[in-house]
Amino acid sequence: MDSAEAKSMSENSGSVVVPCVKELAKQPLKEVPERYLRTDLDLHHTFSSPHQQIPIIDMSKLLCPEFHASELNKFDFACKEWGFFQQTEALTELLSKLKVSKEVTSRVNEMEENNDQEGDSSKRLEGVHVRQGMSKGDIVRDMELESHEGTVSVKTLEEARVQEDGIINEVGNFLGDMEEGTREGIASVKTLEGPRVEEDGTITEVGADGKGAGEGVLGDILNLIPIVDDVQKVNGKEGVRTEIRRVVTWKRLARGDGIGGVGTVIEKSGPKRKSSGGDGASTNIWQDPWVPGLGQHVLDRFLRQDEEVKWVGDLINEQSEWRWDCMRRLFPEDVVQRISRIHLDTRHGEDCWSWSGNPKGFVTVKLCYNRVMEAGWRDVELVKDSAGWVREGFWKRIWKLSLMPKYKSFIWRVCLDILPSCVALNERGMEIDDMCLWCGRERESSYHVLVECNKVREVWERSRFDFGDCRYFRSVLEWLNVEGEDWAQDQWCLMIIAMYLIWEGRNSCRFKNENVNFSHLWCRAASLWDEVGNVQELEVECNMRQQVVRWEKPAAPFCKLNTDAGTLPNEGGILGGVVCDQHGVCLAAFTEFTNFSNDPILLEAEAIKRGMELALEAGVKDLVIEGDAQLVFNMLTNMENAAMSPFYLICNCILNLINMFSNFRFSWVPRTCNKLINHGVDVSLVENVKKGVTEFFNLPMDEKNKFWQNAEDGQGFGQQFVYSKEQKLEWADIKNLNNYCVELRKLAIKMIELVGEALKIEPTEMKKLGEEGWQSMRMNYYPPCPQAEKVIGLSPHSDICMLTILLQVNEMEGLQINKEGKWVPISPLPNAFVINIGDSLEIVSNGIYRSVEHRATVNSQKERMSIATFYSAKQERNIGPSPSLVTPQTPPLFKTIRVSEYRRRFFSRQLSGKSLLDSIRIQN
Ligand SMILES: O=C(O)CCC(=O)C(=O)O
Ligand SMILES: [Fe+2]
Repeated sequence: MDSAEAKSMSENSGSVVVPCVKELAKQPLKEVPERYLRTDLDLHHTFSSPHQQIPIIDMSKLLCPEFHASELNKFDFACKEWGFFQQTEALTELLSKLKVSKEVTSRVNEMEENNDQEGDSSKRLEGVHVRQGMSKGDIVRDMELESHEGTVSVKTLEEARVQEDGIINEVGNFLGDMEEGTREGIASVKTLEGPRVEEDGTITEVGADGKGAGEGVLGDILNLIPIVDDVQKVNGKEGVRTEIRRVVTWKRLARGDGIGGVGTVIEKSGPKRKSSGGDGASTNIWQDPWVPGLGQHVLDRFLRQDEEVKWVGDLINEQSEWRWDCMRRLFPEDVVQRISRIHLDTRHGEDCWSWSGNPKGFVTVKLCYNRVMEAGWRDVELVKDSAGWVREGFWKRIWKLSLMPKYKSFIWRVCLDILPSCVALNERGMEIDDMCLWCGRERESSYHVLVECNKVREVWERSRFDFGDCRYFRSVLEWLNVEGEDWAQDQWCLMIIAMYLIWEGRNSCRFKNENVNFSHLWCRAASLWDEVGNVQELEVECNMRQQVVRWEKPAAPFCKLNTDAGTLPNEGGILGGVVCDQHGVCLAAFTEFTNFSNDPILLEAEAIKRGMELALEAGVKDLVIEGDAQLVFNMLTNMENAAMSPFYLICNCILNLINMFSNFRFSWVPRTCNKLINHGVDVSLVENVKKGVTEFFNLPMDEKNKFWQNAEDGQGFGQQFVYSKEQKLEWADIKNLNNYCVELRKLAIKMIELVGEALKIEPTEMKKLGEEGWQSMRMNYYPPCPQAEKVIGLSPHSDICMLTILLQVNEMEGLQINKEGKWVPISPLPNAFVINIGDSLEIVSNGIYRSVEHRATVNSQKERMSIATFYSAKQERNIGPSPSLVTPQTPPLFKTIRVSEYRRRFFSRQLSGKSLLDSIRIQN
């Protein structure tokens, strides 16, 4: 009998102690012991809900006056409808408080220390170091990370070239982007084709007509970011200049002539910087801009040019001091003074390049951008007089929206009224018929075609937003300025996407004679916006986990169906699907043309239906469908409320087909997943927390035994809720902790107060309830199980506390919540907590908020871990419906009960859904 089993024979705190599941899982099991098989539960039909349905609350919005009201609404809805939500925010700080082992603590500290070092300018690199073979994007990131005793040198010419081109490309790219809008937006700017490179290597601007560009605004902007053009100086070799490949592009133009402009972007730092202390051996006294504040002009300031003294190193003696005699011979006193301010270090390193545009010497695209913006845009009048007045912060707001740049630049053009609408083209001298194609009654200005036209109004009417009355405005800019003031971020984004689609529709109507489906347009916009959100979430998620998003084989016994559909330009579409087994072997596949519809949503549903039929034909019994067809997934989970339509009919067929499989799952994935492939960053804090938890559960049994549950309070390692030798067991180990986390307590108290605010409960009542509450924690460890589909990690239950703050530690799915009788898996989001409403809050809210019934499933291949922090009301008090919510119309739904008594009852029975709460419900 091993020690775990020996423990199982004794009883403590009412619960029979059971074997450690992790130890069990270590044995080569084909089948798990009978006691773990759960035929009593339906583990086979789950509905994965598209991300956008699962409520996500942003704590920072809740705390920000501007967004508080709208976020509180969402919060209220989530508590009522779901009894649960995920809460996002940059929770790194909180997570770090959840350190579960010394190892984790020291690692976290190590990381924090490193961060501090990066912030410390004295230790920060002065120069720019670029590795060979780096791509443009890398440069900006890596430059800030590499450091070599405070000095980083550019080693070779090749590297130097990568360096400058990299930087210039970044700046140039952004200028290239800017050009598009500018060309139309700023009348006074001539279109610049590119610079002319003269024989001697200097660059002259060239206008589109081949003549000089003159004083165009853009020309001025470009002149503000000159960059030293002479790579010769990097290592002092001659003749390098001719080796530089000259590409006549905007990027080159961005370089300007480089010397003596408003700010020299790259300077040879030589020995001039305090902590860099180069040896001066490769800095040319007469050619390099090495004297602070003088740049290139040191050349004009000598008293005598001494051919013998060429390198700055020649001005430094053996003791690393300036050779004052020599300096005074060459330079006037003020220059000598300037040079004397350069700190010399006895630890000589090589000279390096740094950027004078930034006090710390490094270059980022953002800094270059700001430099350009600062100086260049100040005097530019972007908005034509006629376009109207612009609220402060208006443009910033647009550029800060979390939307793809194409949407932002589109709305920018719309606001400047530079979209080539018929009215605009007429104004520019093109004589065309400018009647609106859709209504035929008004002239087609961009405002008319995007906002005001009767046809387009249908789109706006379908939105769930109040857009105000658009009739009284003259331009989109005016409309956005007046009405947009009250819109939340998602309204802005959705609306811009919708306008973008309208404009696309207008173009295909005008140029390809295609009809626009106005009634679907809003739906398409909403689904694009959801995708933006999903992709962002996923991006963060992948960053956090160094995860590569790719197709995964289904876990046994499932086969996986992936389908897709596309519309054809004129009519009909193409459907396709593949069914693969657990080894990734393709069992069946199809592609077919169909004339059945041209509607992408119908086609997607049809593809799923066809795929399911095919899977049945191929003899598949257990099927998981993976796809991005959000609307289909929504419909399938919400058929009761849906109206009869062709779409409804296909979904109904799909539901019938589901019954023909033994096991069936939907798994929804965002469409743009593949964008994120190979996206990885450093090991994150969550990884460390995970490590700590894993380490604990990986301890040898003898060690874990030291933490075995103690009889008084059930603290420690083991299982709970087991009261008889016959009772079915869960496939999990747990460890209860007395750990206490101040931050989580604060979070819980804040949330309880918010519940009070949303329900309009007397504020002091909730404050008291929160502040006298207490906290406990549980770590759950679910080992992989060879028969994962037949066991349960944690049986269905609701938590008895007020709130549970749950961290899904690793990337494994497993948590499922019961939503109207259907089990919905909750994918872990990085840096997010899952918040469950517990029974106590259901009682206090008199049933307005619902505690969420949830369970945890396990996986056949991988372990899963979670940490739950329960926040409960004080043991010694009674809990019952809040007096503020009990009225003659809304009598109390629950009996009042002592918290300790409710808890005692919870821990002296098996977990079984919400039956404990039901037992104190008042039957009417
Ligand atoms: O592991 C999970 O995701 C759920 C844990 C849980 O519900 C609990 O510990 O009460
Ligand atoms: Fe729970």
